[in-house]
Amino acid sequence: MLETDLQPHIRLGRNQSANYALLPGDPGRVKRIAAFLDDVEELVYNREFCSVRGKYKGVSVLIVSTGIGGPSTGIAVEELNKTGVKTMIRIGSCGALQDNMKVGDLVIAQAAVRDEGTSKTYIDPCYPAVPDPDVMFAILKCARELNYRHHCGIIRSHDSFYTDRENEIDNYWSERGVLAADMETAALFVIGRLREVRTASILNVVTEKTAILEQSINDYASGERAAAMGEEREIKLALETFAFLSGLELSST
Ligand SMILES: O=P(O)(O)O[C@H]1O[C@H](CO)[C@@H](O)[C@H]1O
Ligand SMILES: O=c1cc[nH]c(=O)[nH]1
Repeated sequence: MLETDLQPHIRLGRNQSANYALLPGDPGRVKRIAAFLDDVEELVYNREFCSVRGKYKGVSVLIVSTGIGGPSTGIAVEELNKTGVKTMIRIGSCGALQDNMKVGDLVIAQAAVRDEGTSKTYIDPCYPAVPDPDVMFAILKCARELNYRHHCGIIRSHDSFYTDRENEIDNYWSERGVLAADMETAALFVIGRLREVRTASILNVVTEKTAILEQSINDYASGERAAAMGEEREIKLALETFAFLSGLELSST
């Protein structure tokens, strides 16, 4: 491979790519996802972008961590698109904004409130942050078949964690029916749409609405059971979705 084929941040070229990619935020999640795959190849670990490739039910899948927030997610989406990835599903964690949501529940994002900066550098804030409908409906179908507890609706992507207004902001969006908060989905959806990449986002609830945020995220990082189960479920759900979509594509050719 020519050096110039390499993308500057993810450090991958076309010959290391795949049609489908899973995008966790945390590089530490990459190995845990790889445990679900066959023929695993460890590719590169540069900055926050840790990448592995493997096969799920015969379908080649790339896993690349995006790091925290919109800027590094935008870089990952742009560079992965240049290597030839055409479908990307985020496998993230989130904070619940509704009382009926428990740690380990899954959230399938139907749209994202663009309360972050990255997507605004691309296009007017009126432009919607939405997933690809075929990928989102495939995720919903697989979630029902797997009998995983899940919620589908609007989420909010944000840029801050520790401002003095976090509770007030969360309450504002909660009262308007927003399900959960993360930091990457809006950038993924907007940039994906603009670049004609199919995207979707599955989030694992790691903190309940009334919980203490720092404590819950510490519990998740320490491997707390319900949050770890939610993570395993979101991985399995995304991989089953890729297998389903790949089957559809093969049958239509
Ligand atoms: O677990 P990941 O995928 O990183 O997602 C969530 O966790 C981080 C904050 O703890 C943010 O990146 C947020 O979006
Ligand atoms: O409350 C939370 C928890 C995880 N990730 C977020 O972005 N917010």
